[in-house]
Amino acid sequence: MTVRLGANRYGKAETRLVHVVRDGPVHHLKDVNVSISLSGDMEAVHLTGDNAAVLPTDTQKNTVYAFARRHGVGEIEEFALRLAGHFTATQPTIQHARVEIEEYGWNRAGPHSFVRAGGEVRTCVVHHDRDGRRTVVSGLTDLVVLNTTGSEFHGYLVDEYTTLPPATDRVLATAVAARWRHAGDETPSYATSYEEVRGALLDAFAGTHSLSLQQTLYAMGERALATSPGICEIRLSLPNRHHFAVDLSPFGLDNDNEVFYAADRPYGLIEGGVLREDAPDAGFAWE
Ligand SMILES: O=c1[nH]c(=O)c2[nH]c(=O)[nH]c2[nH]1
Repeated sequence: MTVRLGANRYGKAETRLVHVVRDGPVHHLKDVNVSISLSGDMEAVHLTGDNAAVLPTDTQKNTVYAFARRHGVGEIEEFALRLAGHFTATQPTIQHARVEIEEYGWNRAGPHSFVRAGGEVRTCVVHHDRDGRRTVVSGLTDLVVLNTTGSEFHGYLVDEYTTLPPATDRVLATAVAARWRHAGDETPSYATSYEEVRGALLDAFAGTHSLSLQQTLYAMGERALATSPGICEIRLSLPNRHHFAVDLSPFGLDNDNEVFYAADRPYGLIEGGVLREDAPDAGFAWE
């Protein structure tokens, strides 16, 4: 049987790049997902394992980060063209580059605070038993927020397995999942309390100088209870979406908290509740 190599391409898929442009105290954010596919003289690598024509996918990922540092991101079409042109211009074995970029929108919530555009889900769980007892828990999930500064984490326990460096200025990002329990027998305006709680959560996230996500969680819960008198308890689940500064020194570039690798897992998961001292018994509300 005679066979031959068919169409092929290879590259680094879904390089997640978050680029912060610091314009004095006002910061600008670009959040993109870059997928590169290169093709060209790839007979040898497939047929004999000779890698001489192969630009490693790891290099392709590094190029994305280095280009962000060197040229900025700008319009995603321009960034993609710059990357694709680079690979075909500099590597004779690469005849074709396909670069696909997704951009995730962020709306401004403060000079250095952003709310991910869209994606947020409003939720509720109600119980109503035969005796007429009712509980209402409202909530939201996937409210993705990020602070480009105003977050520290240090002073934690250290043992023989601790490698985390103390941070005095880090990116703090999370996808807020919150549920809150309505108190009292009167039917509130759920629309109003939703807007109140959502606004309070965002204000507290943006406005708290954070020494830990735990501290931010408490501040968010406290603000929600202070802002929306009809609720008596709030439970928050905050995944810590870690952003690690990329080491660009191999490319002769510095990185003063500008180019980050947005890790998706593993992530810290910070969960907790805040409730009024006089909150009535929850009964089956959380079941
Ligand atoms: O805000 C944080 N809380 C933690 O408990 C923790 N643990 C960790 O590694 N990083 C962080 N950040």
